[in-house]
Amino acid sequence: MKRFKYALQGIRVLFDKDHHFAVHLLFALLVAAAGFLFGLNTLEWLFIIGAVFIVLISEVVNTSVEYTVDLVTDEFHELAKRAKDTSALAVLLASLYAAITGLIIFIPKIIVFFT
Ligand SMILES: Nc1ncnc2c1ncn2[C@@H]1O[C@H](COP(=O)(O)OP(=O)(O)OP(=O)(O)O)[C@@H](O)[C@H]1O
Repeated sequence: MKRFKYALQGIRVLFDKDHHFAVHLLFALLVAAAGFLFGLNTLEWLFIIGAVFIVLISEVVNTSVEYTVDLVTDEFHELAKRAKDTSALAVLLASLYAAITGLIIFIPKIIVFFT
């Protein structure tokens, strides 16, 4: 129960301090709406849900790394830069995976829809 409470506090931090998380959530809702519109099958839903969660989790971890680095130093430090840049790369890779997954699933459906 304690962990659950702390996790909920983490959600509040993400909404208050990290606008990227809200943007990712908004995109997830849009993709879910598109999923219902195009009638995705079970396997397609599993890939979409997986992609959404990978992006959200990477954003949470990235934010956590940023807070940790900022706790350690507020001065320019090469190691702080490496930590933040590699952590940002995790979000970029997750987003790339999500984009590729979305394109593979939705593009054929969009083509069928408009032809
Ligand atoms: N203490 C530091 N030392 C060296 N470089 C830093 C330091 N803090 C930030 N940077 C550099 O600035 C970039 C942006 O850092 P920042 O903390 O603003 O994160 P961000 O990617 O803008 O995330 P957000 O917008 O969520 O705050 C980092 O990726 C890193 O390259």
